[in-house]
Amino acid sequence: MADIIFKNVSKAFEGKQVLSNLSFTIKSGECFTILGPSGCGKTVILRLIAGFEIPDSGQIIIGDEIVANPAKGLCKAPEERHLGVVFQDYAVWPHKTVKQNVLYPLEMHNVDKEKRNAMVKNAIDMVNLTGYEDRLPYQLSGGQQQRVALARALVDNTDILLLDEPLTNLDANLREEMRFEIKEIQRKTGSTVLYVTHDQEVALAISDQIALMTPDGDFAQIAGPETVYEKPNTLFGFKFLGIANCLQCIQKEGITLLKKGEKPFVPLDDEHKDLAKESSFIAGFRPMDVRLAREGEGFDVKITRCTLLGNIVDYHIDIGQVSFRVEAQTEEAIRNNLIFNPGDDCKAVFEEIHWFKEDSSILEAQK
Ligand SMILES: Nc1ncnc2c1ncn2[C@@H]1O[C@H](COP(=O)(O)OP(=O)(O)OP(=O)(O)O)[C@@H](O)[C@H]1O
Repeated sequence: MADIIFKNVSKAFEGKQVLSNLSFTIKSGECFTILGPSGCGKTVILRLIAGFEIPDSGQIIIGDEIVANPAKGLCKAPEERHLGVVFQDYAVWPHKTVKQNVLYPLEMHNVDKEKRNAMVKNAIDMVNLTGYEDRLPYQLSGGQQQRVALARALVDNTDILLLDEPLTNLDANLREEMRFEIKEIQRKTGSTVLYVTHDQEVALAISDQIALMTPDGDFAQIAGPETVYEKPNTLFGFKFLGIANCLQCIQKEGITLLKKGEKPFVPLDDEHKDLAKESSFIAGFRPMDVRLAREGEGFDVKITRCTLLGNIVDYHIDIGQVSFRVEAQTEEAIRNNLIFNPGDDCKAVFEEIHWFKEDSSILEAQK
């Protein structure tokens, strides 16, 4: 078992800096996900760990071995790092059967012929493909082909699996199923998993730790999934992790107002009172964090659109001159006589607000 340590690593391509002095540690046995927008450098990190790229500076350590240290001219070849790697396009050999595909790394590494059969059987069993050994890839579904790629990555008894968007080419149902399977394989093998994705749902479902990357190749936050979702430390992170309402606010004479129209809004909490000094700041909330009522406490709002989406009702709502979205549970809303129609006036109670400083560069990058 082995920690992976990325220490002050920098990497540029053709003069364009992709990673600058980046550091993080993946603990042995955990599923560590690098989550971020397209082009932020996720795959470059994975390729550096795998040994397909050489860092410009810094060190990469796997277990107790330094595998890359350009200052000393050291860079171990991928096959010396004993890692299993699965890429997005799963790339199983089309002319080889399941068994032959999984056997391939053992042949490459000259593993003892007597041990090979048992290792292949074990890996195929691990990904639930027993009985499919003699099929060719075209006789398998996308999810099954992806499992062949996983078995091939696992067969050499590797402790570490590097997975780069392995579910992207699968349909929504298969993606969901494979998430559980990857988690299950990790539990069974005790492997350390580095998972690279731009899909926040997959990241939240499978990770022990999520490293959320900004578009410019830095980390916004490294924490457990609950923390990254519930306590985002940047506006970028809040927006990246799900549907996000973001209302611009100002503070005037001790009162928090919506910037557009200057209507009073939920007061800034004590923890964020420093934001009052900013010329404007952001109130962020999820559609589920607003409760609608016919009367009583809350702000006066108007329903502008109502869409029934099965178990959820999706509302578009105006508060003064600005709009936001609310999601209500359909059954609960019907039970409590709280289904509204476009044009209805009602009350909105904001149950959880995340306050953020405005960050124009990040807002710009999100457009
Ligand atoms: N071999 C290369 N030569 C030149 N530029 C590269 C090379 N590899 C990566 N880059 C650049 O590095 C940046 C980060 O690429 P990377 O593939 O890591 O992004 P990513 O976060 O994995 O994106 P995606 O989610 O779209 O796969 C991009 O601007 C990319 O064009």
